[in-house]
Amino acid sequence: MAARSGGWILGEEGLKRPSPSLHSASELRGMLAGFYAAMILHPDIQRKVQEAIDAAVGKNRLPEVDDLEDIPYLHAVVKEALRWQPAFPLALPHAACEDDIYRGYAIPKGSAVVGNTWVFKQRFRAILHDESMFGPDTHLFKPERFLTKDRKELDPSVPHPEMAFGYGRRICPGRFIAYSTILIASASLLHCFTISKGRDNNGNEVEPALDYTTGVISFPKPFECEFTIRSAILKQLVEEITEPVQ
Ligand code: HEM
Repeated sequence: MAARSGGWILGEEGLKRPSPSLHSASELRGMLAGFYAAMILHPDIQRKVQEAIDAAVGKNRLPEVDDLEDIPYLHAVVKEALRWQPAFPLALPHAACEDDIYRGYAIPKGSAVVGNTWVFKQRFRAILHDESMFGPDTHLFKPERFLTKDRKELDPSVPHPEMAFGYGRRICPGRFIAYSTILIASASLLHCFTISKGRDNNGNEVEPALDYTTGVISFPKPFECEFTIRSAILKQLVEEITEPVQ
């Protein structure tokens, strides 16, 4: 729709601006948990990211921010994590600043307008599930959708899933730092560790339930998983900056 709008929260006293500091830590944590769940469920994709990071960084040091620009597969996986299960499935309600008409529906000035970022219904296909933008099987975790056919570069014709960060002039101003943080955190973890399914008391693998919290912010409920250090050298490097690795 054409109406300009601003980010608001719909409360008992009408529309109010949210407190910006409320959300950034929860969403970063939620996005990373979703990323780990995706890696556990797709060990083949995890292995490909590790190979891509190894090729750029080598096996004898930790990744640095400057290394990450040239790892298209890592960017594709992070973008797919943002698209597949965004932390803010309905963003925040905005308010129409002027009367508008959208697909024949009258939207009077002041109406609350909610962007359907992710919530999937057959008739109301969510924006991050839109196959005309992101290609087929949008319910599946497929990082390749962001890459060119030869899988060597990011495909510029596929949009960045920045709708995960809201809309219009009140879009999240922290989105660049959020994206970079997820990128370096994911790269560091996958370079040093392999993440796999947890085990029950009988030693059997436990499938992550992929049960997400409901509410304005959505992230996976706690699930069992195992982190295995990938080499003795990496163990030593990790222990230089943190606690002993078991
Ligand atoms: C994965 C992490 C994050 C996600 C998914 C996210 C998502 C969002 C969304 C959906 C909005 C509402 C935008 C709208 O009204 O349409 C928002 C607003 C905002 N975000 Fe984030 N955010 C993230 C991280 C951060 C970080 C790290 C910061 C600060 C460093 C930040 C600062 C803000 C601020 C200040 C607003 C309010 C902007 C305004 O109303 O003008 N966010 N964010």
